[in-house]
Amino acid sequence: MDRLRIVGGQRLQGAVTISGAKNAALPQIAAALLSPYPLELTNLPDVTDVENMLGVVRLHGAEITRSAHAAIIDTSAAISKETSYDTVRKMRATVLVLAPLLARFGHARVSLPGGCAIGARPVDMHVAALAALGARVAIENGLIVASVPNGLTGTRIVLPSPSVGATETAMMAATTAKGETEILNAAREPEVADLAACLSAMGARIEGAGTHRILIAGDTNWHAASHDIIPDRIEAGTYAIAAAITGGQLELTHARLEHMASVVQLLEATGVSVWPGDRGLIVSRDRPLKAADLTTEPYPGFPTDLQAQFMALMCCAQGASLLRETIFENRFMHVPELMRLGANIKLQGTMALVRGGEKLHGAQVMATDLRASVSLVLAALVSEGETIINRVYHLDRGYEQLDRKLRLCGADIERLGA
Ligand SMILES: CC(=O)N[C@H]1[C@@H](OP(=O)(O)OP(=O)(O)OC[C@H]2O[C@@H](n3ccc(=O)[nH]c3=O)[C@H](O)[C@@H]2O)O[C@H](CO)[C@@H](O)[C@@H]1O
Ligand SMILES: C=C(OP(=O)(O)O)C(=O)O
Repeated sequence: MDRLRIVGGQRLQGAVTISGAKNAALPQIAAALLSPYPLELTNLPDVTDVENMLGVVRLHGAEITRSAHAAIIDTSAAISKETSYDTVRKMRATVLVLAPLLARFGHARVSLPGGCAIGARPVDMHVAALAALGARVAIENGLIVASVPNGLTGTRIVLPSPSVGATETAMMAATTAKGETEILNAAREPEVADLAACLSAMGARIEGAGTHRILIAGDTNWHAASHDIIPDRIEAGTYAIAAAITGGQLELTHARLEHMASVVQLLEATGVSVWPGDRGLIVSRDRPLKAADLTTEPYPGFPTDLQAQFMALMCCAQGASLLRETIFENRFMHVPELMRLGANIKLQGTMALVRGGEKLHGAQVMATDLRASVSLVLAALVSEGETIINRVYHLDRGYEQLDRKLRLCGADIERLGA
């Protein structure tokens, strides 16, 4: 199993190309199953989650023509078959094939994703949304079994909370329903709006994506389509923090300020400068870091997917900061690992109190999930001496060529074989 070796102390300088958004790509690959016509996706990030999701649609009969950062997905010969636990276990987002399979074929069987590292992550809102559209949905022997012999019917769906995945499930299913569907309390994440843009390119008629109220016309006339995936705001935020933590300056090519307002606002509160450049965003720090508090929230609030990275940053700030995680109940697994590097953090329930300013020093640490792992990379960049990060496959799920991108900006980082 690959490991990363990082020797801290280099200020990062240069440009980083931000890849396409993993969390936008995954539902769009699933959405290809809705229509019998080919869907071309461009700006597709080269990460293992994307490969796994392409594998899932291939399992359902899709033909995929792959080129660098693009894929044409032809599902004209697709079938609905069971999506096994073995497939879902690798990546929870595979549950996103449930709605397209049900909508296109009238039946679907997808293994229940298990509780994972960052929380229990139930799928009750996905199930309720499909039931509201007229599907019979049951949980049988660890499978979500859904059927709707006479097709889905448009309706009003009120989500109990703005779940990203449940909004995407409801939106995809509603495109094939008879009549209009209204989703209230919808998630407003840019990835939801990008799925709507992709579905619209495929022929769907959707209004309001990116707001709390989405209207989907139903009865879509599908056609062949091409869609360019938005840049990854979480990858961009991660490199912004890399510039900040090392006291360097990075140009984040393709990063979009309009997707990152809460992140930029918080970084500025810590003394980091962020400004738009010709090709994206420029992030720089030449002053001591100030402590700042953070609460994770649904978009446009501060994303949970950047909480671990921000915690690494606060380990290097002057003063104490309070970080509150409100989205996932178990998203502090990076804390004991950051403490192995010398961080001073106290955990109480959903709060972490970080007392910054302790000198960090290299150690052996364990990656536990995608964002926890990258927070260890960030801390290692400023730790004295050598840090070895084990279980790097977590990083490969969502960061394209992380070690290479960092090395090109001056980091002392190498990938070690097993
Ligand atoms: C592939 C993808 O896009 N993943 C992102 C997506 O995950 P995902 O779509 O799984 O996240 P959700 O927005 O659905 O989850 C938010 C909260 O709702 C809960 N919940 C969700 C569905 C449900 O049926 N019942 C329920 O209780 C979850 O356990 C969690 O506590 O949004 C999260 C929140 O921004 C991000 O951290 C993930 O990176
Ligand atoms: C939690 C994440 O992904 P997923 O929802 O696919 O587990 C993430 O991208 O940080």
